[in-house]
Amino acid sequence: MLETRNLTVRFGGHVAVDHVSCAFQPGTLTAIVGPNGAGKTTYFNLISGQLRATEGQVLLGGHDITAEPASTRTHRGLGRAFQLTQLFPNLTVVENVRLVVQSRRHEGLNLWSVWLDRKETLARAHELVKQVQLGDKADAIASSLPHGDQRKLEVAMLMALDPQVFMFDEPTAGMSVDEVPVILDLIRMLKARRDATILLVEHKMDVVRELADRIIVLHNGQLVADGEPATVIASPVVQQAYLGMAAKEAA
Ligand SMILES: Nc1ncnc2c1ncn2[C@@H]1O[C@H](COP(=O)(O)OP(=O)(O)OP(=O)(O)O)[C@@H](O)[C@H]1O
Repeated sequence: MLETRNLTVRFGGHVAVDHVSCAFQPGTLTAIVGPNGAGKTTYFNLISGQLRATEGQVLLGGHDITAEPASTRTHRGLGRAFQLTQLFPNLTVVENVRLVVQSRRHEGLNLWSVWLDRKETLARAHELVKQVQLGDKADAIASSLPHGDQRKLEVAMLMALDPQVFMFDEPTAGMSVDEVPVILDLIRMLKARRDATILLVEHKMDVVRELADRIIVLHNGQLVADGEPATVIASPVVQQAYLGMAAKEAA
């Protein structure tokens, strides 16, 4: 289980995340919503270790990971979708995924096992590339992919990490309407397949409504609502803080 306790970060006098206490259960997809500047990405950064908390704790499986760097957290099973900047732009799609599979397996120094492992990791990488529907682009150079395909590649790399916790920060941002369903299908597949904890920051309320088991709402860095989607969406605090505006946009 992933948990934050009184998690807080201040930038000068500004409290971007303000004493957020929340536990995320395996087998649950939690959507994190809130207006622009509410602190959603900052909360993600504190959980994944890109940012250090001013106060409070992050716990994963009972371990206090607050002081650990992002790489250690990843090793413990906290997987955040890769950002475009983390791709190797000059490598092919399948090579990018293979590198993640390989890093996850901690290759030994025995050359024979390394060779065998290379074959296996390559096969696994191809499997993942097919799952995200990039099979026909496996040998394309990552930087040459259109934006939507790069996002699919990010998801394949996240799946290659095989984490306990999947963190998606606006996975459909910048995607064309016909590309969105592919990413949603992948997230649905992750939900159905195993006991994963999934955290999703998403502005599109139709996506949130469809995928989320639970919604938490951040506003001015504070957790202002938490519960089942229908209840949270209907709550006055949410309507006022955010969703009224989003609903108008969606209409
Ligand atoms: N490194 C930083 N230094 C100073 N202020 C920051 C820093 N990172 C975030 N902030 C501020 O913290 C607040 C929360 O920002 P954050 O990006 O987390 O919001 P968000 O809810 O993800 O917004 P959006 O939906 O627009 O992405 C904002 O006021 C932002 O300007």
